[in-house]
Amino acid sequence: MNGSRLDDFLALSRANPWELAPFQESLPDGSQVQVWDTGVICIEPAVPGNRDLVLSCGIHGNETAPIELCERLLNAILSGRLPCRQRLLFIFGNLAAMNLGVREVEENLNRLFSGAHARGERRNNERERADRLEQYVTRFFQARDGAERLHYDLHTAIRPSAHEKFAIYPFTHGAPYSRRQLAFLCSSGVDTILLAHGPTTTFSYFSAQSFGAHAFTVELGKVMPFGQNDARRFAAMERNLEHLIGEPAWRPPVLDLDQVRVFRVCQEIIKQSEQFCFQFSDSVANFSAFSAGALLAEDGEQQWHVRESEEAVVFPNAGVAKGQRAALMVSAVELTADMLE
Ligand SMILES: O=C(O)CCC(=O)N[C@@H](CCC(=O)O)C(=O)O
Ligand SMILES: [Zn+2]
Repeated sequence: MNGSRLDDFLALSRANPWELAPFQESLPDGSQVQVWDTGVICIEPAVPGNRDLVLSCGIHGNETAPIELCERLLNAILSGRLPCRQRLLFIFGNLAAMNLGVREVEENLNRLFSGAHARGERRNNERERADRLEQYVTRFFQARDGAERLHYDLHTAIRPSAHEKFAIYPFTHGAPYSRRQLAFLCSSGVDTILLAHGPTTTFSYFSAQSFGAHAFTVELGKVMPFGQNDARRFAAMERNLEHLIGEPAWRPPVLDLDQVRVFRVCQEIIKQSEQFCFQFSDSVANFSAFSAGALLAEDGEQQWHVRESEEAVVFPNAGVAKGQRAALMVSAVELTADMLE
């Protein structure tokens, strides 16, 4: 698309971090490429397959590997190297934070969905962005009924992890877990699944809860600056996304339950005050295990201990805002056939 405004959509978006007027172009195969806003681009094939796919990245601005991955996929589609056979919405989430190389500018975008952006008096650009992203996802999924709705919200984690790639399966309100989605994740190199224990204000929960989408927060590795990610570490996910986008009849290999490691959230540690501190070192990796009774964190009078025989810590971060999740404690569970559909 030489000479088009789509030649470098990410650069165009980063140059207009909070707003970009919509425009539209066509691809030689008849697909319509619609820019809905900065970082938001929808591709509608002339004859779409039966999947409506949202791929989001950069909801946290410094999580660059997923941004680079989505940019490669988008460019492959725009250049004609990858045929787009499904309706597809790419979202590059927090462009201002990307420009600054930080997770968030004023507030964590991934705590502002499912209407949280409108709660309380506070107003800022991230709240406005969450509001608009909800509207775009709504527009995308509500454009038709009957298609399989998918949303992979791609992230990388602040800390190293004992299990490098893992996905958070948003709370399903008791509905069974999707065997095919677990197969997709597992064959994409994401072999560890964390089952959420309740509703949240994350992007993936929004799509799952509001539209019945198969939606996941997918952690693909550790946060690195732009240009320092090793694309080979994400090759399995990239290849499977190419299959999903380009081959309407493609299905992931059948799931072998023995290949999946599953945890459930057993405690959520919420920071109450600036006195909050963990009782373990800053270098502790995600999924590090602690034994029953171990003291995990303190906040003034309040203490958190391991309650089960063994619990592992995920996303410990004492630097979050007051009232926010400072860590999840998880314990291993066995996924049995009756929990799956
Ligand atoms: O490494 C960390 O501490 C955070 C990585 C990250 O951004 N994780 C997501 C998980 C969202 C979910 O629970 O579905 C987040 O904290 O927003
Ligand atoms: Zn993130």
